[in-house]
Amino acid sequence: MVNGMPGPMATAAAEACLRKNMDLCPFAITGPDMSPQTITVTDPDTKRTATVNLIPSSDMPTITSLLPNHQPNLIAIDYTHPSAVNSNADYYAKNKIPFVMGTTGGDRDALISSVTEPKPHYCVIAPNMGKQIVAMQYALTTLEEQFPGAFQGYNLEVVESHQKKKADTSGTAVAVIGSIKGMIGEKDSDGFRNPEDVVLLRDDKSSSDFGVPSEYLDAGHAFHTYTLTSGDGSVEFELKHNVCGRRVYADGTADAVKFLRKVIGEKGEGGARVYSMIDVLKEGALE
Ligand SMILES: NC(=O)C1=CN([C@@H]2O[C@H](COP(=O)(O)OP(=O)(O)OC[C@H]3O[C@@H](n4cnc5c(N)ncnc54)[C@H](OP(=O)(O)O)[C@@H]3O)[C@@H](O)[C@H]2O)C=CC1
Ligand SMILES: O=C(O)C1=N[C@H](C(=O)O)C[C@H](O)C1
Repeated sequence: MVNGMPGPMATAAAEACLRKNMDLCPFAITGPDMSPQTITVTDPDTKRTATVNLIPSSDMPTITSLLPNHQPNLIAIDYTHPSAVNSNADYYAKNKIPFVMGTTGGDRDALISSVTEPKPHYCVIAPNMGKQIVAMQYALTTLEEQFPGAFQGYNLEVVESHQKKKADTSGTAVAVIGSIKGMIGEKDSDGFRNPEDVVLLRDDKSSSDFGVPSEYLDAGHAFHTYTLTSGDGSVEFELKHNVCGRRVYADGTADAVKFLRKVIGEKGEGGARVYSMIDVLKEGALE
């Protein structure tokens, strides 16, 4: 059940599910102000298609009434809006729907609480589903664990550019900054853990100057640069990950669904917990 269509990321994830031979649930949740509508999703590679009835989030009783015909095999994918993260996660947990949460923002602590208490729920939650970016995040968490404080005294600057419609600060940047702060040895301080410390580029001129190709200004891009400079300015490190389009996340999302299905089949209720994309990567489940 791919929630958030006809939004671009949910649509890309639905196409990836078709590409990877999964069946789409014939109904899904759309934005609260949308009219109910039927859409056709077509994977451009395989040409597989599926028809999905979109039901606005203001009419959850209708969604709930349709669930019994599709459970227990139903898995939800969520690419909606930061304002919907917590209510949607609560809904999935309450209705026993395992889910992949790609939507960023919302109250992330409350999100984790809602899927761990009163009992653990099957889900994959990650601000970035792109295989190579997940691998980079794993490398950074390893550096942070192995060499905490290796960059002590360094200053961090972060600039990210996304399409103008993006509602929040990059969730990926917030996660990566967490690891870098560990390497600086400031993990527990408030400094630079807040999204407001990130420079956001959300206008065409700034994004173009930052290197975003013109065709991806609105069509979806995620450019990030993290610069670490020693206190005396004599040493500088730069970490950069620039993505055009959404396919890399969509493929990772479909792989995460397959991962959940496999773990549920193997472990049953005993395996229920919050998985990260690093768990999915370590299992070799990212194609
Ligand atoms: N984890 C990852 O790898 C990635 C995560 N993302 C994240 O995915 C999210 C979606 O991105 P994107 O598609 O670009 O965003 P958009 O805002 O363009 O699209 C979101 C869609 O969700 C709909 N929506 C809003 N509220 C609800 C709700 N309560 N239930 C169901 N649908 C709802 C919107 O409808 P309406 O317009 O009517 O409000 C819209 O169609 C963002 O948080 C983004 O950061 C993006 C890329 C990769
Ligand atoms: O909204 C986007 O586009 C993206 N959102 C995710 C985030 O906030 O980290 C991942 C990527 O940056 C694209």
